[in-house]
Amino acid sequence: MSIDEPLVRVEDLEKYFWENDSIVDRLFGDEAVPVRAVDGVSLDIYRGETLGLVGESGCGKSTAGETILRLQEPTDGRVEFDGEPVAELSGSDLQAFRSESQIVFQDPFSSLDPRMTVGSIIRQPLDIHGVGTTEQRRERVRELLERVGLAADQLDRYPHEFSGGQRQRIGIARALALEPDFIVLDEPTSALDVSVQAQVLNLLDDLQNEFDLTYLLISHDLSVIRHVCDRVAVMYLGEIVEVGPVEALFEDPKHPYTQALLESVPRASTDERERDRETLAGDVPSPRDPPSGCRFRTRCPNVIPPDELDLDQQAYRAIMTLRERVERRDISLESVGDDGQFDPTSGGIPEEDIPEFVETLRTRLLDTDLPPRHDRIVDEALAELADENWDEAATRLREAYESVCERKQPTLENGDHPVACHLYTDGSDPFAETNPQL
Ligand SMILES: Nc1ncnc2c1ncn2[C@@H]1O[C@H](COP(=O)(O)OP(=O)(O)OP(=O)(O)O)[C@@H](O)[C@H]1O
Repeated sequence: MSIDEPLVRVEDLEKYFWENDSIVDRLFGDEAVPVRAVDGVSLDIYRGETLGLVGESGCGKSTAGETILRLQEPTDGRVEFDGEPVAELSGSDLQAFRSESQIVFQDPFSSLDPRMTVGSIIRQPLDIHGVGTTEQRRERVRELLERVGLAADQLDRYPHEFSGGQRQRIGIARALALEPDFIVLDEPTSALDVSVQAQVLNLLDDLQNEFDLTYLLISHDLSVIRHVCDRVAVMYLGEIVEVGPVEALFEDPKHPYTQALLESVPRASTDERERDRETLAGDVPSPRDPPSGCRFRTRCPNVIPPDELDLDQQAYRAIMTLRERVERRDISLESVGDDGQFDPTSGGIPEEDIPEFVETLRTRLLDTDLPPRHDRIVDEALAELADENWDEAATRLREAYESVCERKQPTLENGDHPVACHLYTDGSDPFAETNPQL
C-alpha cells in the first residue's frame, strides 16, 4: 500500500435529499427540510488500500459511495480523483473517470434486465465506451468470466440460471471490464451465504493484488470489515466519527459509538449475548433534524456533564434522556397516574395536586435515584408540565445540565487514528474511572 497522495480525496462532502417531503409540510407550505444523508464527510483513500465504511443502516454509507463516484450529484463539498476535481470533469475526462471508477452492488441483477445474457451484461460497459471490435469485446468477456471463476462458455446464459455467489462474480466481472483503478463495493457479500461470502471476498482480494485496485468497502458487517480492510471509517448520521487502521480500530476503538458498534456484534456465549442487547440503545435520530453538537450524544453512554456536576454517568444519562423527551414533547401527559388520575391537557392540575403529579411522573420517567439537589431540579422541571409548560421545563433542565456535547460539534482532527469526540478533543475524561478503556 502506498502512502503517497491519496487516489481519492473527499472533502466536506454533502448530499441532501429534498425528495419525500411530507405531505403535511407541503400542505402548510412549510420550508422543505432535507434529509442530510451525507453531511460533511472528509476521507482519503490511498492507492491499493481497502478502506472500510461502516455504520448502522441509513447512516449514509451508500449515498456517500455513490456521491464519491458522481452517480449522485453532491450538494456541496469536493471529491478529487487522482488529483482532479470530479465535479469539474466533462467530455472525455468524465468518460475516463467513469471507466476508472466502478461500483459493485449487493445484488447487481436487481436493476438489470433479466432478458439480457450474462455476456451482454458484462460487455455493456465495453459497448458504451466503444472499446475494441465486436470480436475483441467477446474475447474480453470470456477472459473476465474465467478470471472471476466462471466458465467462458456460460456467456449466453441468463442471470436466473446462476446462484447468488455466481451472480456476484458476474457483477465483479462487469465492474472489471474497463480496467478500473477504484471500485466501490457496496455490501458485496451481504446477500450471500457465509461460505460463499468467503469465496467472493477471497476473489476480491486476489483481484486487488493482481490489478492494483483500490477499494471502498461499504458494509455493516464488522467481521467482513475486519477481515478485508486496511483502514476503517465509522459513519454515524451522515458524519464520520472515527477513522483508523483496522487493528487499531478494533483493538482500541475510541469513539463511544464505535465501541457500542463493536460491542453489538453477536457473541458466542449466552451471557455475552444478554449484555450485547444493552448496547446501542435508543432510536437513531432523524437525518432531517440531527441533534446539535455531537450527533451521537442522544444515545451516548459517555455524554460529558457540565463541570463539577456531582452525578455519576448513569444518573446523568437518565436526566439527559428525560431532557430530550421533554424537548421533543415526547411524553404523554393525557393520563398520568393510576386510571389517568392527572390530565394536564384538560385545563392543568390544581396547585395542591402538583407534588403528587410530579412524583408520579418522575417514577414513570426516571428509573434512577438522584441526589436530593437533582431531585429538586428535576421536580421543578416536571412541575412545569402540570401546565404543559414544555419550554419552561426544557429550559430548567438545560440550565442545570447542558453538555459540551450538545453545544459544540466535535471535529475529526488529522492523524493516523482521529476521532470526533469531545472526550478526546477537550483533553479530559470525566468518567475515566468508570470507563477505563477511554
Ligand atoms: N433518493 C433518496 N431520497 C430521499 N432520501 C434518501 C434517498 N436515498 C437515501 N435517502 C436517505 O438517506 C439516508 C441515508 O441512506 P443510505 O442508503 O445512504 O444509508 P446506508 O447507510 O447505506 O443504509 P443501508 O445500509 O440501509 O443501505 C437515509 O435516511 C435514507 O432514507
